[in-house]
This record gives sequence, structure tokens and C-alpha cells, in this order.
Amino acid sequence: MQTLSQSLEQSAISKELASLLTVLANTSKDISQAVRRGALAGVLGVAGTENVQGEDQKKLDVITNDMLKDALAAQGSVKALASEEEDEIVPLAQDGQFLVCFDPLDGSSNIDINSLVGTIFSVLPAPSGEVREQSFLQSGRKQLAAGYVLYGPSTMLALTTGQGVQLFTLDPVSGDYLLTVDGVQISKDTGEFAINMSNQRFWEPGMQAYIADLLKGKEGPRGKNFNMRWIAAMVGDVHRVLCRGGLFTYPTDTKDPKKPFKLRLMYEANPMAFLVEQAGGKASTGYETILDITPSEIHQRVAVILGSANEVDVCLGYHAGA
Ligand SMILES: O=P(O)(O)OC[C@H]1O[C@](O)(COP(=O)(O)O)[C@@H](O)[C@@H]1O
Ligand SMILES: [Mg+2]
Ligand SMILES: [Mg+2]
Repeated sequence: MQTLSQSLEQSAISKELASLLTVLANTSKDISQAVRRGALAGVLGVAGTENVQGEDQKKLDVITNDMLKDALAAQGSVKALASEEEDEIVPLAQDGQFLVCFDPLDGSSNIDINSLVGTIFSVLPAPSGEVREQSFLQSGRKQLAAGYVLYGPSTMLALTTGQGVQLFTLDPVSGDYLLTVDGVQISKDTGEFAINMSNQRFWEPGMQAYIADLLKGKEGPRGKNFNMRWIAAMVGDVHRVLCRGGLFTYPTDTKDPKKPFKLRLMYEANPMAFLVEQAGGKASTGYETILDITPSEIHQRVAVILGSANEVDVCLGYHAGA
């Protein structure tokens, strides 16, 4: 089986980008160790701080953020980073070629119940000149690479550099990421959806109507039964979609009028949308293609509907008709 470094060597990307992706992958091995040791490493529980978005930080949010920050600072080709756990952008190497956005630990509410968590990352080209928040505000189409690491029963890396999606599995014996699926393809049709149903009364009419019709199953307008899954970690839900298709959504809601969307564009929606499109799926907010959004700020939130292309189209039809 091909190792990650062999695969990166053979791909059309620059040596510098390959080296950056190697550093991200190597750091994820250390994160995987920390996650795996859990209570033994004293990493569970809250940190007693809040991030810029007013969310309680878990110890692991802070630890994994520092691990990635230190590794990227030492790597030398990253001009600046933006993280869910950093209020502002963090300038690094002045002449670096890349900007990196990441969610160091996705699915924070799963940490203390020993359930799925992951790391999501996105690499953008760094514009010349002094780095500032504006430098990051490029559409997702500009991403040079994106991926996630899922710390599950096995640790898996999903990666795209714009030439399809590869899945690597961390071999605990050799310590290498080994290529286990090349050219991931999301099935066009599906009978599975993922949404936090407890927010149902807060959704827009289009999403209400779409989910209501899925729930009617065989007897309803869709003429078939649908199954539902919700992992509460986008990495876990998107991984399932890459593996066996499905529709994943965290739609617009009015639960908190100040916060109509949950997922963050730059380090959740964009990297996942890049992976999903590269695997033949679709990713939209309901009204526009995620990768075409021009971001207005690094911590911007968006609605997300992604997965099997035909099913996403059906869902978008309900939005258009609403
Ligand atoms: O708890 P909810 O409302 O179901 O939200 C779950 C969603 O929130 C997230 O956990 C947000 O990510 P963080 O854990 O990085 O804040 C997503 O991964 C997941 O899809
Ligand atoms: Mg997250
Ligand atoms: Mg997070």
C-alpha cells in the first residue's frame, strides 16, 4: 500500500505544499495519540475559557490548537493561520506561500463521551504583502488543498489537492498513513440524511417541507424510505457521506436570531465542500454554492447542505419553491 509521502511525491503539487501537508498529517498523529489516551492523558473536560464565538473551550480544543499552531510555525512556509480557537489571524513566516485555516477539534461535544472527533483543514495561497484578515477572504475555489482527520476506531485522513479525494488510514504499527481508498466517489442517489432534528421548528419552510417529505417514506412523494444518522461531529457525518453517500445539512434556523447558521465557512464548510465536490457530490447553502462564496470574515458562519448530488438537488428544489 502506498504511504502518504509516496502519494504526495507522485502528485502534481509543489514540494512546498507536500511538505506542509506532511506536517499537518504528522501533527494529526500526535493529536490522535492524545485523543486515544483521553482521560489517561488528562485531556478531557473544559478549559474554563471561551473562544471568540462565545463557545466554551474544551481542554482538547486548546491543546490541539496549540499543537497545530506550533507545528505550522516551525514549518516555515505558512504566512498566517486562522483557527476556530484563535480570535484573530496568527501571522507566522513573513515570506510564507500559504495560509492555513483549521478547526483543530471538530465535534467538541463528543470528547467527553469518547465519541467521534476530528480535525479539519484548508490551505489557501498567500497573497503578497503584509498579511491581514483580508488576505484570507478568498472563495473556497481558491483552496490548494483541504482535508480532515477522523479520530475514530481507526484514524483516517481524507485529502484533496484538486485531483480527486484520497482516504488514508493510520497504521498504528508503522506509524504511516497508508492509502486505503483512491478516487472516492459519492453515490449520486441516497436513502440517508443527517440533520439535528431537535431544531425542526426553527428551520425555514423549504427545509421543513423537504424533511417532512423524507419522513413520509414509501407512502410519501419520494416513494421510498429514508434512514437518519447524526454524529454531532461534521467530520463523522461527512466521512459517512464520502463512504456510502447521503445528505448532510446544518441549515439556517431561527433558534438564536443572532446566529442563523452554525458551521463556519473558512474551516468547516469550505474544506468539506472541496472534498465533496472532488468526490462528485454537491455543497450549497440552499441558495448558493459554498465554494463560490466570497467570505466577509474569518469566523463567518453559513448554512450547509452537502452530499449525494441528486439528493442535494432535490433539497435545493424545495428552497427554490419556498
Ligand atoms: O450539537 P449540534 O447542534 O447538533 O451541532 C453539531 C455540529 O456542531 C459541530 O460540532 C461544530 O464544530 P465544533 O465542535 O468544532 O464547534 C459540528 O461538527 C457538528 O455538525
Ligand atoms: Mg467544528
Ligand atoms: Mg472545533
